[in-house]
Amino acid sequence: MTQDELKKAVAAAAIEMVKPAIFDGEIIGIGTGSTANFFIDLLAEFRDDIKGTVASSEASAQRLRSHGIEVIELNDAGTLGVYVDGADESNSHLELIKGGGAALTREKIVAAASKKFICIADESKLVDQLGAFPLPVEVIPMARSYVARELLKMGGNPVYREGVVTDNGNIILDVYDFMIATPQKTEEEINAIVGVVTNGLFALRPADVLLLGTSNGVREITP
Ligand SMILES: O=C(CO)[C@H](O)[C@H](O)COP(=O)(O)O
Repeated sequence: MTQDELKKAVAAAAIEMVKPAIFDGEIIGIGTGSTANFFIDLLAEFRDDIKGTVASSEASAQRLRSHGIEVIELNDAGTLGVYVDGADESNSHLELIKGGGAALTREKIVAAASKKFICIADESKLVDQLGAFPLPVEVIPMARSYVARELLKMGGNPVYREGVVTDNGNIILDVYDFMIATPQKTEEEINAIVGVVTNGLFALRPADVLLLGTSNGVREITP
């Protein structure tokens, strides 16, 4: 199977998992990226049944609306029933690296506001240790050089993601050469640097279930 076929298979499995929430009238949180896009496209079948969605990026909001699916503001939504999103890496505890699409801050907010976080990914994303994928850090623009120096002191190699401005008007530093042995501690330490909005580690609020697309079918992994 191709990587796209694996992504589509996990998106279909996630649809089955969120159906009860849809028919219970819960608001559904929607992630960002190519795997989330497959999920959005399949969700279109339920456009008349869904009470509302909250999107983690402008791109996902646009795609949802293009299918006629209602998008509402998180501030008007209360607690969400379920959040479905992809990841750049996951370990077996379902601690994640996210933010390859620069949407990490809104993704983290929507995940935090959701009762259940279903992560959907192809098998290439499951790793023993997080960090081969460069860790995205969203930074207030004027703090870019200061935050980069602090990340260097922590042992990483931060690289400015040229030409990218987040939906919140900030920039991204991608931290290379940074294998992460203690994800919760690292998440807290980076977030404590003044000027950092948030980093792409989802360890303090990991996923609740990982639907992993493999050539032998979709595996459901819980921590
Ligand atoms: O965190 C993300 C966007 O900020 C995505 O979930 C992550 O980059 C995975 O993307 P894809 O499904 O395209 O592999």
